[in-house]
Amino acid sequence: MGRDGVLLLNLGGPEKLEDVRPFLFNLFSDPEIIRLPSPILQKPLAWLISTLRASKSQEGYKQIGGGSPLRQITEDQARALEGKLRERGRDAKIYIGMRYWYPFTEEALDQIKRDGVDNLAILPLYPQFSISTSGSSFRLIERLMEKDQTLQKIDHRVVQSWYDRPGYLRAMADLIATELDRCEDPNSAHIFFSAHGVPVSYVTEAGDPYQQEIEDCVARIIRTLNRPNQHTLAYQSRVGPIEWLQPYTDDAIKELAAQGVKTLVVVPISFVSEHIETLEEIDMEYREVAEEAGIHNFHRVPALNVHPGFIEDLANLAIETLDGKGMTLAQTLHPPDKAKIYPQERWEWGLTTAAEVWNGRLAMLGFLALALELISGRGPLHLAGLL
Ligand SMILES: C=CC1=C(C)c2cc3[nH]c(cc4nc(cc5[nH]c(cc1n2)c(C)c5CCC(=O)O)C(CCC(=O)O)=C4C)c(C)c3C=C
Ligand SMILES: [Fe+2]
Ligand SMILES: [Fe+2]
Repeated sequence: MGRDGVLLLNLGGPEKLEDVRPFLFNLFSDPEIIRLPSPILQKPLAWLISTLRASKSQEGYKQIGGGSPLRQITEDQARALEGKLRERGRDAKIYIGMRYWYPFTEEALDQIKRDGVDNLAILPLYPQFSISTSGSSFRLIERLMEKDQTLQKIDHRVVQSWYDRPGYLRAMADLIATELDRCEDPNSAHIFFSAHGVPVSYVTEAGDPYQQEIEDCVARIIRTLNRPNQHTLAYQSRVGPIEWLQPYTDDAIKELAAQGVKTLVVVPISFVSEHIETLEEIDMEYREVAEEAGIHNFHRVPALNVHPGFIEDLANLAIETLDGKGMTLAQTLHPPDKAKIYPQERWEWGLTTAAEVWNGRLAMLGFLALALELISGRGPLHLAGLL
């Protein structure tokens, strides 16, 4: 008798301040985050950037109580989902596979093997697909499966993205409506969607569908919400000196303030849990930007976390996937007509776009300058107009 399993994929976050540096090391070791011409340079550069960025990053985690809430929230979501599936008569076990911190994806797959799961739904907790998030986790699972015959035998299906599901859109619209109704004049509040950014080169050169999915997602939420409010989409959390998707959230807030907007309702859009970028970046940093620019009514829509409508929708999605809807990892990662999403030999993604500027002459000195730029947001290359 076989067993159903659902593997929830997420990014993971440091639980204590001491975890921050090794967490960052794992993140920057990922070729889907920084892709280098030679894999030999990956770890030294990851070590350099994580060491240089650790104190800035720790400052952020200190502001939200000394660690990321991501593991706790993801565990709550897993429990809620397991309960909802049981209500439907589906006895599936839920596993959590984080990409850069505990519980790691490797641990989840080991447990899946030990439990004898033979039908697996792989479900990223990112509504929209990006090569840097769901894509990175899919590639890791593919590598782990290639090395393991037991894993290869498990029947599996993957959900690539799910931002267009009616239950998710309804839950987002409900949370926004509730926050709008807390404003003094709900109709004049400006709805501000703040998506997590990615470097422009992911979209223009590597063919990441992320930007298009984000734009489509915002349009669908606005249609579902069906209110007269104006809205804006901008991108937050830029890291490093290269160009990321624009407009940047801080610039867009200042621009709206200059146009006379007095009330903002900020909606985090790329992620379903509270994390450092909602609790610190939006609630503290962008609130301050808004205040300074003259926007004194700053509201933030909470993340979905264990919103019942959202969990219900996830349960439906899990059941459909367990019942055979969707593609296998290989079909997802290597579609014949979409080879552009995963160009095997290309390395221009992400921060290494800077390498193009140097015609590929990457040296350790260049890495150091890039790392310094990464922490400071400015530096010699910027001043020389090279970046
Ligand atoms: C440097 C490149 C990065 C890309 C590209 C990127 C994409 C991306 N990230 C998320 C969601 C999260 N990111 C988180 C932490 C985090 N991400 C980066 C860098 C990139 N992210 C760094 C350096 C960090 C560490 C925090 C910091 O120093 O700023 C997290 C975890 C948050 C937590 O609470 O611990 C999430 C979640 C998305 C959705 C995304 C692209 C679509
Ligand atoms: Fe990130
Ligand atoms: Fe980030």
